[in-house]
Amino acid sequence: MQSYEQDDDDQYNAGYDVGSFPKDFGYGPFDQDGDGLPGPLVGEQKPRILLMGLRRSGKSSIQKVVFHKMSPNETLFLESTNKIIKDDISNSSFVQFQIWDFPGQIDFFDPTFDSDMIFGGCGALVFVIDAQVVTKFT
Ligand SMILES: Nc1nc2c(ncn2[C@@H]2O[C@H](COP(=O)(O)OP(=O)(O)OP(=O)(O)O)[C@@H](O)[C@H]2O)c(=O)[nH]1
Repeated sequence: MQSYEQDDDDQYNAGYDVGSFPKDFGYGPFDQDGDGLPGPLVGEQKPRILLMGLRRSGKSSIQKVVFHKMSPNETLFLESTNKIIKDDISNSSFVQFQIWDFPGQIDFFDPTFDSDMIFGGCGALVFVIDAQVVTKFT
């Protein structure tokens, strides 16, 4: 069985600035990339749930398993998120919201971090912690 404790730093793209928050992380206005599906809430802001946490803490895994029926074993092969992934959940006309899956290495104190944009329309924030990696929080 593959170990979850390996150092994943080498999986990031060369030239990637850890701690920076460039605009191409993708935190522009709603549905700027047309990822929203047509529905009753078109033209309105859908409730937004933010998935945040340290690198490799399991944010994308949670999203894939809970909302896309991915097998937990398959999450072993998920690559690190390097920009905000916006996912429209439209299970019915009544259950519609967006999940924003953040890269784990965001520097919230970076001057380019647009907190108004990120948190302004936030309905809930889920901060994911890998309970097996306690040393990162000490
Ligand atoms: N031990 C353990 N490993 C998990 C769990 N959930 C996910 N993983 C593994 O942890 C690794 C990282 O998972 P991701 O979901 O990509 O983590 P992430 O927080 O989205 O990572 P970044 O995109 O780098 O911020 C994957 O290999 C997963 O298989 C869990 O509950 N326990």
